[in-house]
Amino acid sequence: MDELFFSKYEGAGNDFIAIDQTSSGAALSTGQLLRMCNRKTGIGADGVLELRQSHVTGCSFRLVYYNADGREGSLCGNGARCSLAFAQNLGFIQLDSRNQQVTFEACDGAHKGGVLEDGQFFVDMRNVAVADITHVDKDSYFLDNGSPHHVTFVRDLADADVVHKGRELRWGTYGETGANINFAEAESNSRGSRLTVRTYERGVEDETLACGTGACASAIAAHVRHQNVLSSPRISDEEGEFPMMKTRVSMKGGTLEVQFKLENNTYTDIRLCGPARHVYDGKISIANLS
Ligand SMILES: N[C@H](CCC[C@H](N)C(=O)O)C(=O)O
Repeated sequence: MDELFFSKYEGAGNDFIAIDQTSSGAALSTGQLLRMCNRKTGIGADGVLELRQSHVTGCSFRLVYYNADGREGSLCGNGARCSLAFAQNLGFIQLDSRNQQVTFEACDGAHKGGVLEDGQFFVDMRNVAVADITHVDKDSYFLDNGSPHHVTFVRDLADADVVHKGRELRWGTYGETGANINFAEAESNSRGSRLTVRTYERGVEDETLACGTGACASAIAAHVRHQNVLSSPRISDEEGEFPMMKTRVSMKGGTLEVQFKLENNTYTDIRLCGPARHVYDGKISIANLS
């Protein structure tokens, strides 16, 4: 294989190289993936989305995600949303008014995802038990929603030194395994609250313009913090009805929406919605990557 066809996608500024592995048969090395993601000598991206055939019954495709360092990453929320747009363009799935969602496979199991009436793509996340959320310090929380996320609440987010502080926490607190480090600022007014979040991504080892699982983790951490969830458990009463929460998360590259419920001390029905855009198609010479 000398040449590799790829597509470029972005979701709120989180950008990806998408490869149809079913037709290319590509088995790219860590070095080749890293060089493809380099913004000066390659194509440039935060990560690579590889679409493969799934062997799980009911799953339309399998998404394998690599970070910009060329290593396989954990769940990428924006990448998952973009993989749906890619799968739709390839004809792997048909999302239309009759069929608005599909099931696909990612590193943490099967996920539902689809397209909304306004053209935004959504992906559903696995549940997060309150008992699995750690209160790291006064202003910080840790949770794993398919990817490991540290969320620190700050004031004056615009002035935060996300790269240096993020790198320090990622390596200093979380070591070799690491975590994604989110800095969040909550703004409340009479119409509700919204979050602004900036994320240092593990595997990119830099701030990215948006992070989907980071937006979900931050929305949940904000709820935990403002509703005192860790000290006052929520158990269903006879009625058993829990409201659906919606949080708008502004990131540098765009706005994402996170929906969830808190039901019997578990965050359920977590849905990440936002734009997923096809930017261009291209062909890269593999020989020059090695
Ligand atoms: N940008 C991604 C997060 C990727 C997680 C990755 N950085 C890792 O820790 O392996 C998202 O939209 O959720």
